[in-house]
Amino acid sequence: MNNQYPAQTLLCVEELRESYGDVAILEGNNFEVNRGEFVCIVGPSGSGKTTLLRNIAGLQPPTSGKTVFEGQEVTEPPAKLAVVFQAYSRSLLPWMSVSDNVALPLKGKGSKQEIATRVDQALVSVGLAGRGKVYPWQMSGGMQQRAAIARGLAYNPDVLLMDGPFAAVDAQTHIELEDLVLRLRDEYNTTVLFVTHDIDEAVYLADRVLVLSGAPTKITENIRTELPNPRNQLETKRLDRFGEVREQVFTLIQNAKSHASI
Ligand SMILES: Nc1ncnc2c1ncn2[C@@H]1O[C@H](COP(=O)(O)OP(=O)(O)OP(=O)(O)O)[C@@H](O)[C@H]1O
Repeated sequence: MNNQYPAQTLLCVEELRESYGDVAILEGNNFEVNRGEFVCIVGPSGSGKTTLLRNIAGLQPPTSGKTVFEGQEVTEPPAKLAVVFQAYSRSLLPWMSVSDNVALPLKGKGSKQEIATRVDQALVSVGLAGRGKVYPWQMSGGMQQRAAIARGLAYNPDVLLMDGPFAAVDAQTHIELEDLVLRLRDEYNTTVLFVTHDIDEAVYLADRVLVLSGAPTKITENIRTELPNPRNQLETKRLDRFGEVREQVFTLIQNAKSHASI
């Protein structure tokens, strides 16, 4: 463990840069995520959100800079870090039942009985009790995303990275999944780093919103939402503070877009 980081710092991104060939996508990104925080990174489509998350998760080495997770530099996906991707239909294995998909990361981490119990608990938590025997392709998109979240949570990660996970589902399911993630964050006591292009979603979910802008992309703003918990789709969104933060983030992104197009 590297002691230069405060105890509450779970994840620290330092001068992270990424390029594809000659094209710089991310430049000089620096931020921390503290234990127990829900941090949303919001930025326009194509701004490099997935790239940033892949760098942080150790799925893709950055051109320069680093991520330090629990005091260790990330060079491969850390055991206590889980990722939920937007494309649930590609992340769940279609030839395996939902239970077997959820059990995948638990392989070798307990007896058959212990693993079965944890899988069942995770399925109950996401509202899929009794659905373990079906196959992903027999489920709706929202249910598949619940299964992907169960798989991420089943081994009790210290941090859950989520890549625009609700962008591909209908509006009603989208709302249900937002509230599900907030509840699971408390139930599993997990830190969440969530990237999205949806400003309302970011403000509704987050303790802190980081705004990505520019090309190459950089985090330009760090806004504490200061909204009361628990959140409620109607009451929270009616608060003046919700409107203020929403407007602030919206304006920052619009300004960044207009500068980019000059
Ligand atoms: N493997 C790759 N090789 C070359 N360019 C890539 C690669 N992956 C992504 N890009 C480019 O990098 C930029 C950022 O992509 P990325 O998927 O990280 O953005 P994003 O903000 O997650 O987008 P979206 O919101 O649409 O999912 C895009 O211009 C994309 O075309």
